[in-house]
This record gives sequence, structure tokens and C-alpha cells, in this order.
Amino acid sequence: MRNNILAGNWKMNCDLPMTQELIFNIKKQLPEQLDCEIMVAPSHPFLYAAFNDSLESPIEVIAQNASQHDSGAFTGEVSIDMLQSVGIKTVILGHSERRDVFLETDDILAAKTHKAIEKGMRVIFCCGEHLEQRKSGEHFKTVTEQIDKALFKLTAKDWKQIVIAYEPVWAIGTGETASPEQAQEMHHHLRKFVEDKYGEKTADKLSILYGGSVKPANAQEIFAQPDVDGGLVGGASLDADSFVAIAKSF
Ligand SMILES: O=C(CO)COP(=O)(O)O
Repeated sequence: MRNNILAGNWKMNCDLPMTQELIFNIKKQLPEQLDCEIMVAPSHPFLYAAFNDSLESPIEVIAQNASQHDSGAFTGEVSIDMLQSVGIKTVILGHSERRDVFLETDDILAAKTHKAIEKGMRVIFCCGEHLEQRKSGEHFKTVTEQIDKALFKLTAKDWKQIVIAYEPVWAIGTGETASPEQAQEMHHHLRKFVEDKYGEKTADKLSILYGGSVKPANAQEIFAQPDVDGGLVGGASLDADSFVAIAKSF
């Protein structure tokens, strides 16, 4: 029906030796049989080394961000073509840290997503509400709008390249996790939204990941929810033991 995915978002952590050691240790511990795709997202300077180190392993190395521009005078930016030239096929877009700290708007995220899709990349598109929005009962509306505003031009065919990650901002790096019921409720809502707009087949095939303080102790219960197809993990993905333990939770 759809794939389970476990993706580690390493954020701005790990230098080159740490990146390579972490890949090595994950590779060493991963069991032969896995019920999920495994992805890790190191920082841009280490993607090429990480890609090479992960060859002949189940690990897919993915990027944390990409530009909406093709090339030229965009100091500090990294294009999709550049990422593809070092073997990268998947990119995370719309993370709440990109939205809140780097002020990426829905329009910017729409441009980035369309560029990535047009170039044949898979996109893990993140959404999630702030605590105040949940407290005031606006969480469904907030998250639906984030998706609709950035992805409304995609066709049903484009959606084959999309993975959604629901990451409530109040659960990121706080140790506070959404309950399995809260995650299921939002994932179901998102799948229904996609079904209404793009049809049942697109919705059924869409992997929706949960992110926010996922760890070995809570992963199994969260992943057991019918509409939760895996996780986008921050802190716990920086430790090979805990990342592999989470991978075994499907
Ligand atoms: O932001 C996240 C993954 O993208 C989640 O981070 P934590 O797992 O550290 O809460």
C-alpha cells in the first residue's frame, strides 16, 4: 500500500568525522530485514562523503534543504542540481526551523517544492502547529493550510514524489511527544484532505511521518497507528543505538 519510512534529521550537528562514524555505526547495527526505508540527513558539506559511505547499505542519504533557484547569484544557497550531482534523491522542505528561524514563507516553500518535484526529487514536506494554535483549536486548519498553500499546484502524479511529515512544533526537541491518538487524529485528517483533493489512490499511497521527540521508548506505539507511516527523528537519530532501535519498532 505505502512505504514505512524512518528518516533522521541531523540538523546542524556533526562534523565530517562524526558524520562518517554515525553512518558507519548505523550500518553496522541495522538488521538485514527491515520493515522501513532508512534515510539520514547530514549537513550539506558532508553529503557526498555520506552518500559514498552508505553505498551498498539500506541507508539513503538525503538533504535538509535546497534552493528554489537553478543557479547563479544566490550566495550560500545549494541547488537541486548540485544535490543530485552528489547522488541525493530526496530533500526535506518546510521544516518548522526553516519557517520560524529562516522565515521561509508558504510561497518560498511552494517554489522550492515545485522545483524539487520538477527535477525528479522526492520531497519530505513538513508541517505542524505551534502550541498556541493547538490550544486554541486551530491545529487542523493551520496544518492543512501549510500543505495547501505550498502544494496546491501539484498534480496527483506529482504527489507520488511527496512524503508528508507532521511535526507539532511544541513536540520538537522538547521531550514532549504528541500522544499516539493525537498523531493518528492529525495524520487521518491529512490523509482525508489529500483524498478529497487528489483521490483515494493518491491518499492511500502517501506516507505520512510523525516527528517530535520520537525515541525508542515511544516509537512502537506511535508507528502502530494506522495512518502513521514512520518518523522524522531529530535528537534520537544522532545516536546509532537509539536510531537503530527506532528502526526496529515497525
Ligand atoms: O525536528 C525534528 C525532526 O525533523 C524532531 O526533532 P526531535 O526528534 O529532536 O524532537
